[in-house]
Amino acid sequence: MKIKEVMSPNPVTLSEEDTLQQAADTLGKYKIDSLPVVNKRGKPVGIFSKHTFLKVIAEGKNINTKVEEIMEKEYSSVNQEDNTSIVFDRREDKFLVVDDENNLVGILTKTDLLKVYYERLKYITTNLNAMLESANNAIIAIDLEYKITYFNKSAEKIVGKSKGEVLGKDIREILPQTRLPAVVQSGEGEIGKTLKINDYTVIVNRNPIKVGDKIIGAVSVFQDITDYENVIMELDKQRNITDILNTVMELAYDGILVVDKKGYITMISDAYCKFLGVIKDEVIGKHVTEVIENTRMHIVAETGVPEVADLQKIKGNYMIATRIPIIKDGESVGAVGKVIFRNVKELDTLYKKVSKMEKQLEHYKGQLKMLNTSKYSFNSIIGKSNALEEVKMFAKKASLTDSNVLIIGESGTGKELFAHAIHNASSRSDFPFVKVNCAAIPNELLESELFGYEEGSFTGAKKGGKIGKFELADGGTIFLDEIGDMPLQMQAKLLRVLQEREVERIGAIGAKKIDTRIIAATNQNLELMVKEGKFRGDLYYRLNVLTLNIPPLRERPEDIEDLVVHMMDKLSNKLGKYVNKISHEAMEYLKKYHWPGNVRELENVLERAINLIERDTTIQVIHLPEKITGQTPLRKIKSLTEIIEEAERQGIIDALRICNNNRSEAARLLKISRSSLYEKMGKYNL
Ligand SMILES: Nc1ncnc2c1ncn2[C@@H]1O[C@H](COP(=O)(O)OP(=O)(O)OP(=O)(O)O)[C@@H](O)[C@H]1O
Repeated sequence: MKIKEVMSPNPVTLSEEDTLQQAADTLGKYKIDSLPVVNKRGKPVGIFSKHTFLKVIAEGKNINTKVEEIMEKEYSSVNQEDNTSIVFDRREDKFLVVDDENNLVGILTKTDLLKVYYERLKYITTNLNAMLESANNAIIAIDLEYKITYFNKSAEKIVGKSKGEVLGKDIREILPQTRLPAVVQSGEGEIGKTLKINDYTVIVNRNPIKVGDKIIGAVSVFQDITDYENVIMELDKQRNITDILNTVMELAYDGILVVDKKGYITMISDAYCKFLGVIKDEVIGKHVTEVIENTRMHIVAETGVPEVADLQKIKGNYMIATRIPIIKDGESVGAVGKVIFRNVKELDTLYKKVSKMEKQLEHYKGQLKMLNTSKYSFNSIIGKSNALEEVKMFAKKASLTDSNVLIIGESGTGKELFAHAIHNASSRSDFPFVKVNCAAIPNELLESELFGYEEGSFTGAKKGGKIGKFELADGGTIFLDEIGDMPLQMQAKLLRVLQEREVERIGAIGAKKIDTRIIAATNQNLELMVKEGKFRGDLYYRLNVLTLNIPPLRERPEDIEDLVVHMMDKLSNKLGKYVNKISHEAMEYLKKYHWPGNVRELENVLERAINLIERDTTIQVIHLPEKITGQTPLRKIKSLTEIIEEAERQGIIDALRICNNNRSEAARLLKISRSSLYEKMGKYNL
């Protein structure tokens, strides 16, 4: 600080020409003890004090005496440009301040100076305090007795105690782990130690507080690095993830590539580099189009639209490339690409396998559909007899309703044919037609066949359970053939389905609504069965809403001719043999026969006849069975080997039958060894 900054400028002065009277007046006026005396040029020449005045007056000096005669000529002066510190090295209290030309410019007293210093100190202390208080770092100071003398706001936060609680207390009580007392003792600072205080991690710097060489205490400054530590941990985690990602990239069997939004390569797997024949460090940062031919990675990164399993030609080979955009906050920020460039052959084999399986699946789906669709329409029902026409008419009407239908007729009359035709003409024709032969399914399996079961509902139940025929026919028609053979217990369950219109799989928790039309058929007299208690009356009445009685063939011989023509055509196709005529005589025999097996029997007779015909295209009487003509029929000529084998087969069957399937016994009867019997049984599928 310069003297001119703290001096009192423009001081009141006395001139050396002034009288004692004038000097006394000035001293009195300004109530000042002493005044500087200047010459005519304004340069200081001495000091005139009240004390000197009183002394000379007491000695009897004239009041008009000039000041210059009695002033003190010795005075202290300082230059206004000097530093104030020079004043403290001098004994005097008051100084005349001069400029470089020795003109008097001010007065400086030590009291003035102290006042200024005090003010300055106050200002600095206040500022310092404010600074220390607002510092992010915690600051704690102690004195020689380890008592806390300073404790700022951040210290309050980290230590968890208020200033009021800790000031004046021994620091060891507040922070037992502190090393500040050791610093006071040794006078040596400790820098950069990490400490855990409460939930904070801090770096501590400890320093002794010295005045000159004397230690008067110690201060420690804690820098809170909890956030940094968390950030570092986070960074560590990120680094770990990056390391893992890099390792995965290196291990990846296929080519993996990452580009930024503009299509510049940011990552690439070693395997891909090797395949492309490039060096990783050289391609990272390059635009993908410069490194990989036919690439679309930059487009995917730009548009954000993924491309899966695209074919890409690289180095003359087709690769399978998948490109996925990296989306962040809803925007594409780059793309990851994967190229399968090895084992494309393997993939090809796999592809062929899958497509073969797909074809098979399609085939079986078709088969399943065919199995569950109706094959015949009313046009397939041949015959113009009144009896048949009447039933057909009734059946057509029935097809327009959703009511249950019961078809009654002898075996082979065409009951199933009618069921198909009704379904086909109904509004359900686009849905399945499912046939269940109640006589052909063992009783214990019938329930699961009709209603299905849930997985695990019984030992041996298939994984995933099984759908029942009713569910399979949902929307369509279920044809319950041979309904008369349904066990009573099942009849009760069927009745419930008819009433509730819902089915419950075995082992299921709830029932499922179904919309299935029921057509049942039988060649038995259900009415009689009801009377005998073999068929439930309530079920019979439910099924018997619409009844179709198919007349036996013997009651409509006029249909035989049409049926024969139709069947010759059908069978010729089936057997691959062209037979399109029948002799008049043969036809007459057919018309006269009583056909206990109905149309099915007629079909069988014709099939047998066509099989017997060698060269001709006409069925003759000799081609018909004895039961129809009463004549010994023609037998098909077979090779001798065939005849011997047939005889051998029949012989084995007879022997096994006689011996109740006891193989050793049968072998003995046949006079062959047991092993030879087994061999022949294998040969003839016995
Ligand atoms: N009117 C007909 N026109 C053409 N083919 C017929 C006719 N009636 C029956 N058939 C044929 O006769 C055979 C037996 O018919 P279907 O199976 O429908 O008889 P069914 O009464 O259901 O016999 P079952 O009672 O033994 O089950 C089938 O091949 C069928 O195509």
